[in-house]
Amino acid sequence: MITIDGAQGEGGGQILRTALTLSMATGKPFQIDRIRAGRAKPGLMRQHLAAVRAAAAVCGGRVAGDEPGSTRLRFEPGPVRAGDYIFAINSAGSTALVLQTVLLPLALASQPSSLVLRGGTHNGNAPPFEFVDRALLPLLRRIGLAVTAGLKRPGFYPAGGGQVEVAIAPADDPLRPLDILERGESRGRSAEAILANLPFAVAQRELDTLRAALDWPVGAMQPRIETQADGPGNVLAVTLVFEAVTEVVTGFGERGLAAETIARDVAGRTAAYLGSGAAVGPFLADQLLLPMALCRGGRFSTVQPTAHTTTNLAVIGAFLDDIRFEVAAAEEARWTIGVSSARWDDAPIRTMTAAP
Ligand SMILES: Nc1ncnc2c1ncn2[C@@H]1O[C@H](COP(=O)(O)OP(=O)(O)OP(=O)(O)O)[C@@H](O)[C@H]1O
Repeated sequence: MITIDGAQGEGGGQILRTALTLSMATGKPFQIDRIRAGRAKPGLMRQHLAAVRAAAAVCGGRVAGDEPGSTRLRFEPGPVRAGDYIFAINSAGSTALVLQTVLLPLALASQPSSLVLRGGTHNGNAPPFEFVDRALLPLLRRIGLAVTAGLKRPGFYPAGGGQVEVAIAPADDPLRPLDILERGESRGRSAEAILANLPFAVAQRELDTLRAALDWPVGAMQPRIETQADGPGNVLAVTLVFEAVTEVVTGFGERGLAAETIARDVAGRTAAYLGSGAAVGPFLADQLLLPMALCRGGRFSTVQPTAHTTTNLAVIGAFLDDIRFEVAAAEEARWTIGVSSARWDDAPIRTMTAAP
């Protein structure tokens, strides 16, 4: 039984989700203690329980300790079952974080799957839909994982009510390593102020501040009004398209936070990414490690690794002892991370698939 310390490194929900994914993909059971010890309110919140339940549903797993507030959980996976799943993640829980948990085992299965995810599609501290769709999934497809996603309805915190639909086909065989040391040439840049049930002036102020800070042309900045959302919501999203990678930098509106403050923060993080010369930004870096470790590895350049990234490396190492990570500082703001394994001389991991 693998034992994971939920207090290590970042000490948040990512440790649990990474362990669930690896457990499903490898068939190895695990126990996690001190869940989310690094957070003000430790233990399982509804968001994390939703990920546990989705994982258990996908592999017929046996779970102990899956109660709200629990700080210890045991998970015994069964064989991954491709199929059609609907996951309703309480009101505004992040659909992207549940997707993150179950995506790889299903994408490595030998039968197709479809997912309907209901909840939040644009949550703070989680990947917003545009990031998943434009930044993450194209790189997974480059590895050979056949995954596409569509936003049917946006869901913002706290009203939620959004819907994302995901189609998963069997992966390419063989899978391919990911190699993105360089971004390549710029192919486009744009900014959207996404707005639901809020005054139009919010979008205008965000785009005006962003334009001034980044010195971009007016045509690259657009408001996007969402009329279908249940409640108010605002996200400022910058999309940077390069030959080898697309990055999406986002800021989330919240009550009491000025539109100008959000825009200055997004402009600052956009400039930091552009100035680093790295191909992969801080969030994409932590999210690429699992697919690379479970598929065919590779390497990428990135900004200084975050606690999420270093913690993910440690949790992956606990399940896959053949994986080698090489983390090196190439320049002050530009690092490289390499993922390799002698196992790939034989065959990549394929999850076992029973009938749906
Ligand atoms: N703006 C963003 N764009 C893309 N990805 C993001 C963004 N913000 C956060 N993420 C991703 O969301 C995940 C958040 O993990 P984290 O452990 O902080 O979340 P959590 O489950 O909500 O847990 P906790 O409540 O314990 O913090 C990470 O994979 C991170 O890369």
